[in-house]
Amino acid sequence: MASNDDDDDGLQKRVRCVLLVLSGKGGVGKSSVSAQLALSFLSLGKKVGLLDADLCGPSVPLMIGAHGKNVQRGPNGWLPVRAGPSSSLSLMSVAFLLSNKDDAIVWRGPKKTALIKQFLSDVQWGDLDILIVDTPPGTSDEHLAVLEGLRGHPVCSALLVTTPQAVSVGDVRRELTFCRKTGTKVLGIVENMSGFVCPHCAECTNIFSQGGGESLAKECDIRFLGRVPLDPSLALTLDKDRDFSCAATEGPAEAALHHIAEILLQEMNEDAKVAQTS
Ligand SMILES: Nc1ncnc2c1ncn2[C@@H]1O[C@H](COP(=O)(O)OP(=O)(O)OP(=O)(O)O)[C@@H](O)[C@H]1O
Ligand code: SF4
Repeated sequence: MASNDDDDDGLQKRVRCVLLVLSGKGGVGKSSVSAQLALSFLSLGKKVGLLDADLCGPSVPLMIGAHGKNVQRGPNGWLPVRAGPSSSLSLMSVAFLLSNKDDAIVWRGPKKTALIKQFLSDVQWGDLDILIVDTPPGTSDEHLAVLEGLRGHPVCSALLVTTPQAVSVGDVRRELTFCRKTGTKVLGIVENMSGFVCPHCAECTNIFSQGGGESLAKECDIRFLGRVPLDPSLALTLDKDRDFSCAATEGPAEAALHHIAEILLQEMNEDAKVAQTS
């Protein structure tokens, strides 16, 4: 495999901050949060990359309107697929390597590990302010491969996503232990699908218990970044191949995630400044 002309430390030098998106359980909206945060960072004027490291369930391309695209090879490695508004997002996913997009990935750990490392070493990410990595649920070989591929990156932090009903101290503690053992800073926890926003009157009804994410954050001594409501307009937008050519109104879930993106950006900027001076 051709190596990247950015040298082995290309990512360390050319990507200012890395944000890992983690969750203890599947289906809590980790990919949705990753995709929406990427779009919010872009709208805040940042250069953004998004790596879909969920090899067995690559859902990000559909959410970003890049379903069916194939990756191109440049002289020095893979070129990320350009997606999102004005093709401003650099995106990489195993889905872009499959000839049949419905193929199932049934690979053992070493093959998955090798591909993840390749995504970090052989993709020409270029200069980025933020690389978001959407990881599979739990803590697996893929997570270790991501961290090995990013080893020594000065600003690599994580965000935990949970839902009110999936809130389990055990799950989140496992994620936190993983982050602590690997020296990954945790920026905070997001409670997704927190209350249902009525599409008729915009009233928010708490279907499940509320506040679990916040009390969990307190208990685990991490920052609570906010609640994102269960918003049918977001689900409709994410679950079809998204079209950025028509103007869309921002729903309540998108607005909540945009606010979270602003907080994260501030945190990562501060960490990047500290890393520069140390
Ligand atoms: N705030 C929300 N409001 C409405 N629908 C949402 C919201 N967040 C996520 N969804 C929907 O929930 C479903 C699961 O979301 P998503 O694929 O992001 O979860 P995930 O945690 O990445 O799952 P997995 O880890 O199993 O791949 C999707 O259909 C998505 O559109
Ligand atoms: S919240 Fe109000 S408008 Fe919405 S479905 Fe319920 S009763 Fe109807």
